[in-house]
Amino acid sequence: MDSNTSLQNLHSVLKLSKTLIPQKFIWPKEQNHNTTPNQEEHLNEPIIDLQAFIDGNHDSARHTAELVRSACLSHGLFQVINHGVDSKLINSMHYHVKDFFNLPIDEKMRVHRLPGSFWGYSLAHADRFSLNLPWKETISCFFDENGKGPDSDFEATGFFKLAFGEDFEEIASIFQKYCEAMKRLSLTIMEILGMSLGADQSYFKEFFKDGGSIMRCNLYPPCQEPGLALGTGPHCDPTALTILHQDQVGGLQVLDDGKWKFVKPRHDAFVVSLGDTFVALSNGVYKSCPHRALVNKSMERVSLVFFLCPREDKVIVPPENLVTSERPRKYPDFTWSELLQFTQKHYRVDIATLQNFTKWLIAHQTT
Ligand SMILES: C=C1C[C@]23C[C@H]1CC[C@H]2[C@]1(C)CCC[C@@](C)(C(=O)O)[C@H]1[C@@H]3C(=O)O
Ligand SMILES: O=C(O)CCC(=O)C(=O)O
Ligand SMILES: [Fe+2]
Repeated sequence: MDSNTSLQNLHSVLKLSKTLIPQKFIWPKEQNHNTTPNQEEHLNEPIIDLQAFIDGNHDSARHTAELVRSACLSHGLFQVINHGVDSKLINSMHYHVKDFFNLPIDEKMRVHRLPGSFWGYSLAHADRFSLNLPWKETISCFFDENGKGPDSDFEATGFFKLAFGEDFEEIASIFQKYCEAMKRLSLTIMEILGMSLGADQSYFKEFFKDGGSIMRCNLYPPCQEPGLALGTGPHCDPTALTILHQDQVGGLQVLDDGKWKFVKPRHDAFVVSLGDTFVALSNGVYKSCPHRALVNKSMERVSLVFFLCPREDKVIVPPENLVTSERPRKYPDFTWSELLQFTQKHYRVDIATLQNFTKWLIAHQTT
């Protein structure tokens, strides 16, 4: 069977979901995702109203920072409302992303992620992994306001031009606007994180200002065996900050107190979570959020995920107030580029990525 035929088969497995699922989509039992509705637990994360902070109200800003601090000390996730992002823009993103995933497989393959590259369309990551395949299709684009992308084909404009030919302009411009809004929102959240850690309020905002980011859209088709498969396996994002918008279907879970708990979808909210790069930047004060996505039998689910990253060559150094004699540096110096390479060439991202990256870095450091 040539590789195109096997991808077409895989596409039919995901899209038609009539057959029993192939073995490579079955995750180990200990992942324990076979929950029944009455076993479902929800996370009690803070829902943070950003209006007062955006308006510059200082007393409310302190309160906002305290809520953020308590979430980041325990499981690393909160939701934000009154975030200033136009709901029409969010709806358009969902609409156009579904439009893309509804294209025939041959058309999606025009923007297929190439071996060794991070950008493009991916079907269950079947070209990267052979076991524990995620029950999803994804598109990943690069976003950099300064226009210094790694490969211009995989910034929104290039990507959708290849995918949609003449009709690319509308979707490319919506993607661009959405990423700009996400970058603005993430820098606002960086100010709150700075305040919450007692650092200079602009330290983290400045740190990320010139970084590129990853825009990832996930489509989880319905699955005949939702208790055996996973949409996205358990992991902490290796990036710094994640801003996720999920549709009403639900499926995102966080590991809290040893239990997997659902994050309730709210159309008016963004789910914000911390990733490993921010943990290193906070010198281990804050936690990365361990999470995963379940699939279900009858409904397709879409999530829009913006990953904030530092500039690739920037060394991850915590602000001075977070390094003391009682709390010495917890992680060695590294750049985002090194961590990204580790996740693409040496290690499949999971819940222990940062710990294993640190060991790997120390073992490979040349003195
Ligand atoms: C740097 C990244 C690697 C992944 C995409 C971004 C941020 C999160 C990572 C990921 C989503 C975590 C779960 C496993 C993964 C393979 C996936 O299911 O897509 C991860 C991404 C990746 O390596 O492509
Ligand atoms: O789709 C979701 O809810 C989670 C996706 C996710 O964790 C990711 O893309 O990193
Ligand atoms: Fe994630």
